[in-house]
Amino acid sequence: YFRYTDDTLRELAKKLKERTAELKEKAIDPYATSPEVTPPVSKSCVFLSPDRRYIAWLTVVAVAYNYNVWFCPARLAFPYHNDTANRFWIFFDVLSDVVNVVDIIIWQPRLQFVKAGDIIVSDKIDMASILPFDLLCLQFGFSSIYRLNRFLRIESFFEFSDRLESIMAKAYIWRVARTTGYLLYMLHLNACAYYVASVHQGLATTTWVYDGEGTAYIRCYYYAVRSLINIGGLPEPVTTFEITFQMANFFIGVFVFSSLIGQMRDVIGAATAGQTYFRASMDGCVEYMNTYTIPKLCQNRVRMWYNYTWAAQGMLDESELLDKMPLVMRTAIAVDINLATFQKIALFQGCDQQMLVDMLLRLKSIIYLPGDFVVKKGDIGKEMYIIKSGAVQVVGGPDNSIVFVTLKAGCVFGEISLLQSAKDGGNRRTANVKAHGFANLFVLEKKDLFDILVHYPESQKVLARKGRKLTKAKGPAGAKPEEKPKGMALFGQKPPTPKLLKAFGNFRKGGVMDKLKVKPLH
Ligand SMILES: Nc1nc2c(ncn2[C@@H]2O[C@@H]3COP(=O)(O)O[C@H]3[C@H]2O)c(=O)[nH]1
Repeated sequence: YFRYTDDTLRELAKKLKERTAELKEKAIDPYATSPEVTPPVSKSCVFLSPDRRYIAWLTVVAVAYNYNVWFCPARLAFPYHNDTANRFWIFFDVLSDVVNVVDIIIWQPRLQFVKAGDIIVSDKIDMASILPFDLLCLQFGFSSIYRLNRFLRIESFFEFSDRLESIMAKAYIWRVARTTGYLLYMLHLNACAYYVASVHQGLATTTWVYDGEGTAYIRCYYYAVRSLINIGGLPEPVTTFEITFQMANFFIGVFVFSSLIGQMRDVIGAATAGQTYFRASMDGCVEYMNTYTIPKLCQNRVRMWYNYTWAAQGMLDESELLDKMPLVMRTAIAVDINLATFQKIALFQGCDQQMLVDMLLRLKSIIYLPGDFVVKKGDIGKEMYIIKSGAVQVVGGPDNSIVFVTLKAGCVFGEISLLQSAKDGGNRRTANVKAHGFANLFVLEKKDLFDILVHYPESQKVLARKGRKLTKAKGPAGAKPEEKPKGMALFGQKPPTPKLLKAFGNFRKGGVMDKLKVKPLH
């Protein structure tokens, strides 16, 4: 640090000033002078949007790839080449080559153009995979050995697999199928190797080798299955070659095959992880309730909550999942699901759009069972609610049997006590609100609301004004005021009876809530 004297620093500062001025003059952003360098991206890292046409094409490429990887070894090992069959082999070979050439020459460069920004490094391996070594057949006879370079296009298969997974609603189905495919392929290669080994030893020369009876492929595949899965009951290998081969098979069976089977278990385990988690939490909770001998009625409600929540949203806590996502993704999801509903809420009309988005991000989803009290009159209001689905009822009367109003999806409640200041004692709930059937609600905490409002003074004013209005009117706080017939105020669909009016006064004209504050309704 001390190598720089004050003079040097002053000199540097001067130079920097001059340079900035110079760039300003030329209208160049001093931070954008370095040339933009895009790091090379490996093909497997590039994620393109799931264009279904491209995925359809990739399916064709994957079929062509599988044709090569399954049939080339089989044709090499088994005596499948003869004058009649060769015509078909040549036809399918050429067909698969055409697919590959079209993919490499036409599709891949087109993708570079379509997805500007996503660099697809032109792959030398792709080119090597379509080199026509097959022409050597003309000189050395027809054999699939000259097609082994087609195996190099394994990336195309993985790309197909990844993209398919990305568009599937139940990706684990494909994962299980793919892992099963790997298992079958291992067995396939093993069957080929066994046949080659048997031919090398001489068919039917020992008890271990394939005896040439029946369909060669099926017999060899059967051997591979018993050998790799270590089922046992195999004929004893006789010669050193046979013992070595058999031993290698056992090792492959134990290390490779069993890890693939383990992978399959993981895939299935991951697919049912949510269900397992749900069961474990519910069982844990039931055990806890039993330990503390919680009354059966309460236990049943807890169970009902678990079952309903699981059935309704397929998870117990959505926020657990969303928390792991970057903010931009969470915002996109929240906006997509709920912004339209929010924009319709009367209370928020006239508020900043960005404020609504900020609010969406703080919402927590919660489910109430039929008859559950969401808010109790007189409690301190710490959160407000937006109904996602289901309905709630504002109730009163001696046994809460009088329904003042039923609020449905898209309505807001619990905002009155939030929008009043505590100093006038106004932060108390002004009514009882009860879930009518199952109610899925969004909860917005007071603290979160106020944290957000700090950044939106205009919206704060709008809400404060509405809050004052609500407090004055003491009327219903639904999303759409027209939901309540005019003149009926709090008393819902039916006009209030004189008895009720006497009991509660006229809500709209004010006064009654003040009375209620001192003298509880029920
Ligand atoms: N006081 C009152 N509250 C209502 C009415 N309709 C719906 N509500 C809601 O019931 C909520 C009870 O808690 P809050 O006082 O916080 O906010 C209240 C309103 O959002 C009504 O007619 N009167």
